[in-house]
Amino acid sequence: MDVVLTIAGSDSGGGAGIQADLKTFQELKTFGTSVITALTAQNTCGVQGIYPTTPEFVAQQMTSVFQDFNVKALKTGMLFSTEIIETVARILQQQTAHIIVDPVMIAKGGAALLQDDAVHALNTKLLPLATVLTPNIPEAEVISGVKIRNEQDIFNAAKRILQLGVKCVVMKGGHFEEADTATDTVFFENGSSFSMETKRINTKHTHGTGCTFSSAITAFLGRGFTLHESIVEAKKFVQLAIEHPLNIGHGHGPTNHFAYQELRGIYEVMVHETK
Ligand SMILES: Nc1ncnc2c1ncn2[C@@H]1O[C@H](COP(=O)(O)OP(=O)(O)O)[C@@H](O)[C@H]1O
Ligand SMILES: Cc1ncc(COP(=O)(O)O)c(N)n1
Repeated sequence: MDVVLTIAGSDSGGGAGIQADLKTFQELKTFGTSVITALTAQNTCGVQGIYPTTPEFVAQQMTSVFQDFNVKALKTGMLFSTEIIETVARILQQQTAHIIVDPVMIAKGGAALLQDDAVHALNTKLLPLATVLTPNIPEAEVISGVKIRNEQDIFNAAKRILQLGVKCVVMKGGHFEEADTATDTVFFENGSSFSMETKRINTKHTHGTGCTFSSAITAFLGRGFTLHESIVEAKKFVQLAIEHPLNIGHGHGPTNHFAYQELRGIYEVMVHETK
Protein backbone atom coordinates (compact mmCIF):
# COMPACT_ATOMS: atom_id res chain seq x y z
CA MET A 1 0.00 0.00 0.00
CA ASP A 2 1.50 3.32 -1.06
CA VAL A 3 1.31 6.10 1.55
CA VAL A 4 0.64 9.66 0.40
CA LEU A 5 0.24 12.90 2.36
CA THR A 6 -1.69 16.14 2.10
CA ILE A 7 -0.56 19.29 3.92
CA ALA A 8 -3.58 21.58 3.63
CA GLY A 9 -6.57 23.27 5.25
CA SER A 10 -9.72 21.53 6.47
CA ASP A 11 -13.00 22.34 4.67
CA SER A 12 -15.92 21.62 7.02
CA GLY A 13 -18.12 21.41 3.90
CA GLY A 14 -16.17 18.37 2.70
CA GLY A 15 -15.72 19.39 -0.94
CA ALA A 16 -12.24 20.97 -0.97
CA GLY A 17 -9.07 20.98 1.15
CA ILE A 18 -8.03 18.00 3.27
CA GLN A 19 -11.42 16.32 2.80
CA ALA A 20 -11.26 16.40 -1.02
CA ASP A 21 -7.67 15.18 -0.88
CA LEU A 22 -8.35 12.20 1.40
CA LYS A 23 -11.41 11.16 -0.64
CA THR A 24 -9.34 11.29 -3.82
CA PHE A 25 -6.47 9.34 -2.24
CA GLN A 26 -8.93 6.67 -1.08
CA GLU A 27 -10.62 6.37 -4.49
CA LEU A 28 -7.19 5.97 -6.10
CA LYS A 29 -6.21 3.12 -3.79
CA THR A 30 -3.55 4.89 -1.76
CA PHE A 31 -3.29 5.32 2.03
CA GLY A 32 -3.89 8.99 2.78
CA THR A 33 -2.30 10.84 5.71
CA SER A 34 -2.81 14.51 6.55
CA VAL A 35 -1.22 17.55 8.17
CA ILE A 36 -3.76 20.29 8.87
CA THR A 37 -2.53 23.88 8.43
CA ALA A 38 -5.83 25.62 9.21
CA LEU A 39 -9.44 24.88 10.04
CA THR A 40 -12.02 26.63 7.89
CA ALA A 41 -15.70 26.99 8.73
CA GLN A 42 -16.86 26.60 5.14
CA ASN A 43 -19.70 25.29 3.01
CA THR A 44 -20.71 25.46 -0.65
CA CYS A 45 -21.81 29.11 -0.16
CA GLY A 46 -18.48 30.42 1.13
CA VAL A 47 -15.90 30.59 3.91
CA GLN A 48 -17.36 31.79 7.20
CA GLY A 49 -14.20 31.55 9.33
CA ILE A 50 -10.49 30.62 9.37
CA TYR A 51 -8.55 29.32 12.38
CA PRO A 52 -4.90 28.70 11.48
CA THR A 53 -2.77 26.05 13.16
CA THR A 54 0.45 27.26 14.82
CA PRO A 55 3.61 26.62 12.78
CA GLU A 56 4.93 24.53 15.69
CA PHE A 57 1.93 22.22 15.54
CA VAL A 58 2.23 21.92 11.75
CA ALA A 59 5.84 20.81 12.33
CA GLN A 60 4.74 18.33 14.99
CA GLN A 61 2.17 16.74 12.68
CA MET A 62 4.73 16.46 9.87
CA THR A 63 7.26 14.83 12.19
CA SER A 64 4.65 12.32 13.39
CA VAL A 65 3.84 11.30 9.82
CA PHE A 66 7.42 11.18 8.51
CA GLN A 67 8.77 9.25 11.54
CA ASP A 68 6.35 6.40 11.00
CA PHE A 69 5.56 6.22 7.26
CA ASN A 70 7.45 5.98 4.00
CA VAL A 71 5.59 8.78 2.19
CA LYS A 72 5.90 8.27 -1.59
CA ALA A 73 4.30 11.53 -2.72
CA LEU A 74 2.78 14.52 -0.99
CA LYS A 75 0.86 17.64 -1.86
CA THR A 76 0.45 21.04 -0.29
CA GLY A 77 -2.78 23.06 -0.52
CA MET A 78 -3.87 25.98 1.68
CA LEU A 79 -0.78 27.10 3.64
CA PHE A 80 -2.15 30.45 4.84
CA SER A 81 0.94 32.31 6.13
CA THR A 82 4.66 32.95 5.62
CA GLU A 83 5.40 31.21 8.93
CA ILE A 84 3.59 28.01 7.92
CA ILE A 85 5.22 27.98 4.46
CA GLU A 86 8.69 28.41 5.98
CA THR A 87 8.05 25.59 8.47
CA VAL A 88 6.72 23.23 5.79
CA ALA A 89 9.61 23.99 3.40
CA ARG A 90 12.23 23.49 6.11
CA ILE A 91 10.96 20.01 6.93
CA LEU A 92 10.37 19.03 3.30
CA GLN A 93 14.00 19.78 2.45
CA GLN A 94 14.89 16.50 4.14
CA GLN A 95 12.32 14.43 2.20
CA THR A 96 12.72 12.52 -1.06
CA ALA A 97 8.97 12.15 -1.82
CA HIS A 98 7.52 13.80 -4.94
CA ILE A 99 6.18 17.23 -3.91
CA ILE A 100 3.07 18.59 -5.64
CA VAL A 101 2.31 22.22 -4.79
CA ASP A 102 -1.21 23.50 -5.38
CA PRO A 103 -0.69 27.21 -4.64
CA VAL A 104 -4.15 27.81 -3.14
CA MET A 105 -4.78 31.55 -2.75
CA ILE A 106 -8.47 32.46 -3.01
CA ALA A 107 -11.56 30.29 -2.41
CA LYS A 108 -14.23 30.31 -5.17
CA GLY A 109 -16.37 32.70 -3.07
CA GLY A 110 -13.48 35.20 -2.77
CA ALA A 111 -12.04 34.47 0.72
CA ALA A 112 -8.23 34.73 1.00
CA LEU A 113 -6.71 31.37 1.95
CA LEU A 114 -3.15 32.71 1.64
CA GLN A 115 -2.05 36.02 3.14
CA ASP A 116 -0.75 38.50 0.52
CA ASP A 117 2.68 38.78 2.11
CA ALA A 118 3.18 34.99 1.96
CA VAL A 119 3.72 34.87 -1.83
CA HIS A 120 7.42 35.70 -1.43
CA ALA A 121 7.98 32.70 0.90
CA LEU A 122 5.98 30.49 -1.47
CA ASN A 123 8.15 31.50 -4.44
CA THR A 124 11.52 31.40 -2.71
CA LYS A 125 11.19 28.61 -0.11
CA LEU A 126 8.63 26.08 -1.35
CA LEU A 127 8.64 26.25 -5.15
CA PRO A 128 12.32 25.28 -5.49
CA LEU A 129 11.35 21.94 -3.86
CA ALA A 130 8.34 21.23 -6.09
CA THR A 131 8.17 18.39 -8.61
CA VAL A 132 4.86 19.77 -9.89
CA LEU A 133 3.11 23.13 -9.43
CA THR A 134 -0.60 23.38 -10.38
CA PRO A 135 -1.63 27.06 -10.51
CA ASN A 136 -4.94 28.29 -11.89
CA ILE A 137 -4.69 31.42 -14.04
CA PRO A 138 -4.96 34.05 -11.25
CA GLU A 139 -2.43 32.11 -9.13
CA ALA A 140 -0.01 31.83 -12.08
CA GLU A 141 -0.29 35.62 -12.54
CA VAL A 142 0.57 36.32 -8.89
CA ILE A 143 3.50 33.86 -8.81
CA SER A 144 5.03 34.92 -12.15
CA GLY A 145 4.08 38.60 -12.22
CA VAL A 146 2.82 38.10 -15.82
CA LYS A 147 -0.73 39.22 -16.73
CA ILE A 148 -2.35 36.31 -18.62
CA ARG A 149 -4.76 37.01 -21.51
CA ASN A 150 -3.69 34.52 -24.20
CA GLU A 151 -1.53 31.45 -24.99
CA GLN A 152 1.67 33.46 -25.36
CA ASP A 153 1.14 34.92 -21.85
CA ILE A 154 0.65 31.39 -20.47
CA PHE A 155 3.97 30.38 -22.05
CA ASN A 156 5.76 33.46 -20.65
CA ALA A 157 4.32 32.94 -17.16
CA ALA A 158 5.27 29.25 -17.18
CA LYS A 159 8.84 30.12 -18.19
CA ARG A 160 9.16 32.50 -15.23
CA ILE A 161 7.71 29.89 -12.88
CA LEU A 162 10.18 27.21 -14.07
CA GLN A 163 12.99 29.68 -13.32
CA LEU A 164 11.91 29.55 -9.65
CA GLY A 165 13.05 25.91 -9.55
CA VAL A 166 9.79 24.04 -10.19
CA LYS A 167 10.39 20.93 -12.37
CA CYS A 168 6.98 20.88 -14.03
CA VAL A 169 4.14 23.42 -14.09
CA VAL A 170 0.54 22.57 -15.00
CA MET A 171 -1.24 25.79 -16.02
CA LYS A 172 -4.93 25.02 -15.37
CA GLY A 173 -7.44 26.60 -17.72
CA GLY A 174 -10.59 26.23 -15.61
CA HIS A 175 -10.95 30.01 -15.23
CA PHE A 176 -11.27 30.72 -19.00
CA GLU A 177 -15.06 30.53 -18.66
CA GLU A 178 -15.88 31.66 -22.20
CA ALA A 179 -13.92 28.76 -23.78
CA ASP A 180 -15.66 25.55 -25.04
CA THR A 181 -12.87 23.43 -23.62
CA ALA A 182 -11.09 23.07 -20.28
CA THR A 183 -7.48 23.09 -21.43
CA ASP A 184 -4.51 22.66 -19.10
CA THR A 185 -0.98 23.14 -20.44
CA VAL A 186 1.97 21.30 -18.94
CA PHE A 187 5.53 22.69 -19.17
CA PHE A 188 8.68 20.78 -18.13
CA GLU A 189 12.07 22.18 -17.08
CA ASN A 190 13.71 20.70 -20.22
CA GLY A 191 11.57 22.98 -22.40
CA SER A 192 9.03 20.36 -23.57
CA SER A 193 5.30 20.88 -23.11
CA PHE A 194 1.90 19.43 -23.97
CA SER A 195 -1.74 20.49 -23.61
CA MET A 196 -4.68 18.45 -22.31
CA GLU A 197 -8.10 19.42 -23.55
CA THR A 198 -11.47 18.15 -22.31
CA LYS A 199 -14.94 19.43 -23.00
CA ARG A 200 -15.93 22.25 -20.63
CA ILE A 201 -18.90 21.38 -18.43
CA ASN A 202 -21.41 24.16 -17.91
CA THR A 203 -21.84 23.89 -14.14
CA LYS A 204 -21.49 25.93 -10.96
CA HIS A 205 -20.45 22.82 -9.02
CA THR A 206 -16.68 23.33 -9.12
CA HIS A 207 -15.89 23.60 -5.41
CA GLY A 208 -12.65 21.70 -4.85
CA THR A 209 -11.71 21.02 -8.50
CA GLY A 210 -8.12 22.19 -7.98
CA CYS A 211 -7.69 20.23 -4.74
CA THR A 212 -9.09 17.11 -6.38
CA PHE A 213 -6.85 17.44 -9.45
CA SER A 214 -3.63 17.95 -7.47
CA SER A 215 -4.40 15.13 -5.02
CA ALA A 216 -5.09 12.77 -7.95
CA ILE A 217 -1.65 13.64 -9.43
CA THR A 218 -0.17 12.93 -5.97
CA ALA A 219 -1.89 9.54 -5.69
CA PHE A 220 -0.80 8.39 -9.16
CA LEU A 221 2.81 9.54 -8.59
CA GLY A 222 2.76 7.79 -5.20
CA ARG A 223 1.72 4.57 -6.93
CA GLY A 224 4.66 4.80 -9.32
CA PHE A 225 3.00 6.13 -12.48
CA THR A 226 5.22 8.41 -14.60
CA LEU A 227 4.76 12.18 -14.31
CA HIS A 228 3.06 12.33 -17.71
CA GLU A 229 0.70 9.42 -16.93
CA SER A 230 -0.14 10.85 -13.49
CA ILE A 231 -1.10 14.27 -14.89
CA VAL A 232 -3.25 12.86 -17.74
CA GLU A 233 -5.01 10.32 -15.49
CA ALA A 234 -5.66 13.05 -12.87
CA LYS A 235 -7.28 15.16 -15.60
CA LYS A 236 -9.64 12.23 -16.31
CA PHE A 237 -10.40 11.92 -12.59
CA VAL A 238 -11.36 15.59 -12.24
CA GLN A 239 -13.27 15.67 -15.54
CA LEU A 240 -15.50 12.75 -14.45
CA ALA A 241 -15.90 14.35 -10.99
CA ILE A 242 -17.14 17.62 -12.58
CA GLU A 243 -19.25 15.93 -15.27
CA HIS A 244 -21.34 13.91 -12.77
CA PRO A 245 -22.05 16.32 -9.88
CA LEU A 246 -23.67 15.23 -6.62
CA ASN A 247 -25.91 18.32 -6.25
CA ILE A 248 -25.11 18.83 -2.58
CA GLY A 249 -25.50 22.20 -0.81
CA HIS A 250 -27.00 25.52 -1.92
CA GLY A 251 -23.99 27.20 -3.55
CA HIS A 252 -20.97 25.98 -5.56
CA GLY A 253 -21.38 22.27 -4.88
CA PRO A 254 -18.59 19.71 -4.56
CA THR A 255 -17.36 17.43 -7.34
CA ASN A 256 -18.08 13.71 -7.41
CA HIS A 257 -15.08 11.78 -6.12
CA PHE A 258 -16.82 8.43 -6.72
CA ALA A 259 -17.22 9.02 -10.46
CA TYR A 260 -13.78 7.85 -11.65
CA GLN A 261 -14.15 4.39 -10.12
CA GLU A 262 -17.88 4.01 -10.77
CA LEU A 263 -18.15 5.44 -14.29
CA ARG A 264 -14.74 4.89 -15.87
CA GLY A 265 -15.30 2.44 -18.71
CA ILE A 266 -18.97 3.50 -19.02
CA TYR A 267 -18.29 7.13 -19.96
CA GLU A 268 -14.97 7.30 -21.80
CA VAL A 269 -13.17 10.57 -21.01
CA MET A 270 -11.56 12.15 -24.04
CA VAL A 271 -8.36 13.91 -23.06
CA HIS A 272 -7.10 15.42 -26.29
CA GLU A 273 -3.33 15.84 -26.06
CA THR A 274 -1.35 18.20 -28.28
CA LYS A 275 2.37 19.04 -28.30
N1 LIG B 1 -16.25 23.73 -16.09
C1 LIG B 1 -15.24 22.86 -16.21
N2 LIG B 1 -15.34 21.81 -17.06
C2 LIG B 1 -14.32 20.91 -17.17
N3 LIG B 1 -13.17 21.00 -16.49
C3 LIG B 1 -13.00 22.03 -15.64
C4 LIG B 1 -14.02 23.01 -15.44
N4 LIG B 1 -13.58 23.91 -14.50
C5 LIG B 1 -12.35 23.49 -14.13
N5 LIG B 1 -11.98 22.38 -14.82
C6 LIG B 1 -10.73 21.62 -14.67
O1 LIG B 1 -10.58 21.37 -13.29
C7 LIG B 1 -9.20 21.44 -12.92
C8 LIG B 1 -9.02 22.53 -11.86
O2 LIG B 1 -8.95 23.77 -12.53
P1 LIG B 1 -9.35 25.19 -11.98
O3 LIG B 1 -10.83 25.23 -11.73
O4 LIG B 1 -8.77 26.17 -12.96
O5 LIG B 1 -8.54 25.25 -10.64
P2 LIG B 1 -8.87 25.87 -9.21
O6 LIG B 1 -9.89 24.99 -8.57
O7 LIG B 1 -7.54 25.84 -8.54
O8 LIG B 1 -9.38 27.26 -9.46
C9 LIG B 1 -8.43 21.70 -14.24
O9 LIG B 1 -8.07 20.47 -14.80
C10 LIG B 1 -9.50 22.40 -15.09
O10 LIG B 1 -9.24 22.30 -16.48
C1 LIG C 1 -9.50 24.50 2.93
C2 LIG C 1 -9.60 24.84 1.49
N1 LIG C 1 -8.55 24.57 0.66
C3 LIG C 1 -8.64 24.88 -0.65
C4 LIG C 1 -9.76 25.49 -1.17
C5 LIG C 1 -9.80 25.89 -2.64
O1 LIG C 1 -10.65 25.08 -3.36
P1 LIG C 1 -10.57 24.90 -4.94
O2 LIG C 1 -9.98 23.55 -5.19
O3 LIG C 1 -11.98 25.00 -5.42
O4 LIG C 1 -9.69 25.99 -5.52
C6 LIG C 1 -10.83 25.75 -0.30
N2 LIG C 1 -11.96 26.33 -0.76
N3 LIG C 1 -10.72 25.43 1.02
